[in-house]
Parts: sequence; C-alpha cells; structure tokens
Amino acid sequence: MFHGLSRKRGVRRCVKVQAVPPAADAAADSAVPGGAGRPLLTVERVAIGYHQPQGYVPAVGEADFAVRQGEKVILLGPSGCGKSTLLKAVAGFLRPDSGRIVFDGRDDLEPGPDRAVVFQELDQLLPWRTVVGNVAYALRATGTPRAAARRQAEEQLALMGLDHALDRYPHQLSGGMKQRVAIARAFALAPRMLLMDEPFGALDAQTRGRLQHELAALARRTRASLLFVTHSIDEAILLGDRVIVLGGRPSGVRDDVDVSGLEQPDAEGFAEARRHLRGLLASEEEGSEHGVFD
Ligand SMILES: Nc1ncnc2c1ncn2[C@@H]1O[C@H](COP(=O)(O)OP(=O)(O)OP(=O)(O)O)[C@@H](O)[C@H]1O
Repeated sequence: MFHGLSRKRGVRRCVKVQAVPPAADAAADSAVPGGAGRPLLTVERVAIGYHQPQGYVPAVGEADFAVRQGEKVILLGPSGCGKSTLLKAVAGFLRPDSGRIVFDGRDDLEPGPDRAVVFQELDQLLPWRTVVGNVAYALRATGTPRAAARRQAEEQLALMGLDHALDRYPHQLSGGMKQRVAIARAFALAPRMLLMDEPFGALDAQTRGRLQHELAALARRTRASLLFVTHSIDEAILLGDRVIVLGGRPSGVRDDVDVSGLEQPDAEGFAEARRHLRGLLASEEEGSEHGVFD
C-alpha cells in the first residue's frame, strides 16, 4: 500500500479497492473521477487461464477492482502477469473461468462498441480503406448513416490532427499517425469505456510523449472512462487517476494507487508515486520466477 500524506498537501493517497458489490446500475454511475457513484465496471474475484495441449495455464488468479464512470484506470505489472488477459476479458474476447465481470449492469459480455479497443499493433487498421474510411466504416457498422458517419469521422480525425491525411491509406502513414487513427476510430464510437493495450508501446519516445498528451486531453474533454495497460510507470502516472498494480503468478491485485492530478512529471507527488510504483514492481520481480520484464 502507498501511504502518502493528505491530498491537501498535494501528495497522493493510496486507496485499496475492496471486492465490489454486484451489478452496477447504469442510471447511477454519474460519478466524476475519484468521486462517489456506482462503478461502470466491476471485476469480481476473476480468474482466467488458457487451455494448452500440456494442460491448463492460469494467467489471472483472482483480480478484484472497479472503475467508475469517467475514471482513468491503469493496469501495471510485470510482463506475463495477465494485464492483456484482463483487458480482453473486459472487451468480451475471453470469459472468466471463475468470478465475474460486470459492465454497465451486464455480466454476459460480448465484444461491442460500448468498449472500444485500441491495441499496440500498428496494423489494426483496414489496409484497403483510407484514414477517413477506416473511421467511417466503424461508425457504419454500428448503424450510423453513411453521410453522418463520414462527417463524424472527419470531425474526430480533425481532433487528432489528421485532417490533412483523410484520404491516405494506412501504408502511407507513420506509426504515430496509425495509432492516432486507431484512437480516433475508438473515440468516434463514443464508447462507455475505452480499452487500450499498450497503444504507444511500438512508438518512439517523442511520438509516445505527444500521443500521451493528446490522449489525456481528449479523455478530459470527453470524460471517457479508460482502462489502459502499460509497462511504463511514468505513462501510468501521467495518464491515470488510479494505477492498479498486478503481480504474482497467477496474478492478483497488489495495490491500487491514487495518482489523480499528476499530469506533469514536475507535479508535486509525481516522484513519490514513481518511487512507490518502482518499489512495488521491484518486489514483484524478486518474487517472480520469470522476472518482471521477461
Ligand atoms: N493465447 C494464449 N494462449 C496461451 N497462453 C497465453 C495466451 N495469451 C497469454 N497467455 C499466457 O497468459 C499469461 C498472461 O499473459 P498476458 O499477455 O495477459 O500478460 P501481460 O501482463 O499482458 O504481458 P505483457 O506485459 O508481456 O504483454 C502469460 O503467461 C502468457 O504466456
């Protein structure tokens, strides 16, 4: 646990989230980040593994956490601790072996536009569609009429600074531009929650920094709820309201750290949060057969 000083003195306070009560009520989740209100997402005693030819391989042992409407929550932890597995389960691509995931009052999750996903891979766009075509296509698939889809796609792409590249194809874009399109496509769907799995992991440091900034601004403007996987402690602190640290094999929640308001590296409390998270990850490395960054 991270026991900082009080918020008034500008230093973070750790909040350990307990197992959450079942079934969020969609009508009640009007909370602001860190404020009161029912969760939009609850992950309740979730265990997930993979069936391999050599047997069952557990990935997530027992994970418990909740995310409120408008909150930005980061999953941080050693390589292989199950961050992507959890994200995929929230997206509806995997089902928990035990426990349950409740999103917007439902626990029978299928993939859907209410949980738009952005992955690390730079090839997640349709190569035969233009930039604007990629975003418009996603909107059309959710029932938006053609003209409105085109208009909304253009607006969203303009917000990501891509109005000059609407008619380019993915192979004509840099890695950073491709991720901008993927983010624009996700935001265009106006999802209740944005799920991001190391979206900037394949980018150079400068582009990564710029995109972190743009994402933070967009998330603030839209009050989007975010569940974001990263290996980077600084990225976690810059983008998150809370950082959930996963560890162990199979993994569980080791800590749940309040990092709200630390949007600049020179913010008071940033260095302390970084030290705390580094310490947690280092102790996970000691306890791990595979090492933290295997
Ligand atoms: N499709 C799969 N089939 C079998 N095992 C898998 C599969 N996907 C993941 N695993 C295993 O499940 C565990 C958790 O993997 P996962 O990718 O969720 O971890 P992670 O924390 O996201 O890792 P990283 O930070 O390296 O991306 C690992 O041991 C991994 O090898």
